[in-house]
Amino acid sequence: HTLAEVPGPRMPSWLFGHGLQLQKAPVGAMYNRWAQRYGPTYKIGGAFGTLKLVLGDPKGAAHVLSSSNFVRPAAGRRMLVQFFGESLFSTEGDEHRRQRSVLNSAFTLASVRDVSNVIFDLAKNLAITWEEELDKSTEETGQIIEITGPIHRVALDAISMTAFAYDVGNSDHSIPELISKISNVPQSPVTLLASALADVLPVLTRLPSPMKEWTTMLRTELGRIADEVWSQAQESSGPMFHSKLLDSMNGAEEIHGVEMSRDRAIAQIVGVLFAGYETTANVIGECLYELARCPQVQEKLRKELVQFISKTGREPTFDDLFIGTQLPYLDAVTRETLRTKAVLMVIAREAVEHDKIPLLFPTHGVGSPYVLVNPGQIVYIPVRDGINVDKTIWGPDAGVFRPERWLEDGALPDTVNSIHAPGHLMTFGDGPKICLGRNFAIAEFKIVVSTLVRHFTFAPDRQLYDFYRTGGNTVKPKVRGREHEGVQLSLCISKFHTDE
Ligand code: HEM
Repeated sequence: HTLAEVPGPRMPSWLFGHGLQLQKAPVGAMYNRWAQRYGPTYKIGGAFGTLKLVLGDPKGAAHVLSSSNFVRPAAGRRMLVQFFGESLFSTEGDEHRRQRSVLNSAFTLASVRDVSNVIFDLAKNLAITWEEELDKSTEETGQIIEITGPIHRVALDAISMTAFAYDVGNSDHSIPELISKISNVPQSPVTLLASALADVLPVLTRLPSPMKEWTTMLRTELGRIADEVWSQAQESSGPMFHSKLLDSMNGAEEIHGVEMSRDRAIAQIVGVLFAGYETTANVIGECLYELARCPQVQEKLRKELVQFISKTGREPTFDDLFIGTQLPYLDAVTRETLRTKAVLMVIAREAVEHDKIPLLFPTHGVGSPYVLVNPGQIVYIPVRDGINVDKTIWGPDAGVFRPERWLEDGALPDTVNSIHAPGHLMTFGDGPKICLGRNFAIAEFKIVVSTLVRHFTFAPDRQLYDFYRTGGNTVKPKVRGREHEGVQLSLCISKFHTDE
């Protein structure tokens, strides 16, 4: 019941394993197909003949994510240090716990509620901008608008203004250009080869390459914003100072006993900026795309929102959106989007010591209820094309975007309870490293989606889109046949009038 007895696809290459295929394939083309063939637990090839355990088993995943015997892989941590510097993402054990406690107070539900007015304003401003654009248009059936740029912008403003009390819009950074540079991670053949081998030969990530330039750019540009944020925080102490996160980082040494040097603080800010805007922006973009393709879901959602406003005579507040049961369909659309459009393909871990990972579904072949792993074994927990959409867990329509499954009695099979993560969604991970910003992400998602769906109708444009795992491991859209143009997603948008 060691890895040798676990089934898996044939190795395409000793040198690259499945690394190249995984980087090039669009979403929906690899992990889910492998799972159908080999079951949820199988092995694939890493670089230089190494093996990776893919653990799409919910019990096994809960074991790995809750255990201190599994850490973020050393190669990934080195890359993250290159990205952000030494931050929450690259620490483990007690140091991770201490650093997390410093940042945590800014991301509780109460803290997110306190700053939510900023996100409401940003969503309204985006709606006004699009309305003005549509007023100028001569098209009667709506106008094609590229949505990734504006939504990334809202998300970057939301995290920087709320978490750091910092308005990027009023700084002298060229934000649209920066956003496009960050989204478009280089995909040259050299970069693909280097990334496929980086686990075993990390030095490759330090050699001059388009990827190296990209990471340096990321650190420099986001680092510059972070630097300004931290400098302002040092100057503006006292009652005028509103960022809980910076307050907490400023007091880290006295309150939490965590050393927070300037470099460390800047690394945390860069990390939160990066983790906090791209992820949420992509999931909002994918939701609008799905609503455009499912007009009946879109209409049902809009009807719920419009009826709420006519019944109460007011727009939904944070509590209506986030806590109450006032808008159940919005909640179902949110859960279904987070389930089917998770922006992370996999969560990776590395075993420190020997371990016996228990399984809910015995391995195909020998039928073992557990897998033994050696120290150093890399484990991938597949999220987007794995646990979140596995038919043995969610039923035969697992891959279908159907928000009703969250509302109908008995629509969720009992096996769903075997996913330990909150809400049975692996989208934000689980255990001590579960996403720090999940309350924030869900709030932003609901505020932006509910505002836009109330003001506009969305229809597909005529392009075919594929979604790729690119940069920071997140999933992003490209037009089929025009992949070289980079990340983009256009929808045909028209104004919605309440009397329609
Ligand atoms: C839909 C949006 C988001 C998704 C899907 C997402 C997903 C995740 C996942 C899966 C992890 C765990 C990684 C692991 O276990 O190795 C994580 C960690 C993290 N996320 Fe998010 N995230 C989102 C939004 C955000 C936001 C808005 C913020 C900040 C405001 C944020 C900050 C973080 C941080 C700091 C960590 C590291 C936690 C730690 O190491 O303790 N994320 N995220």
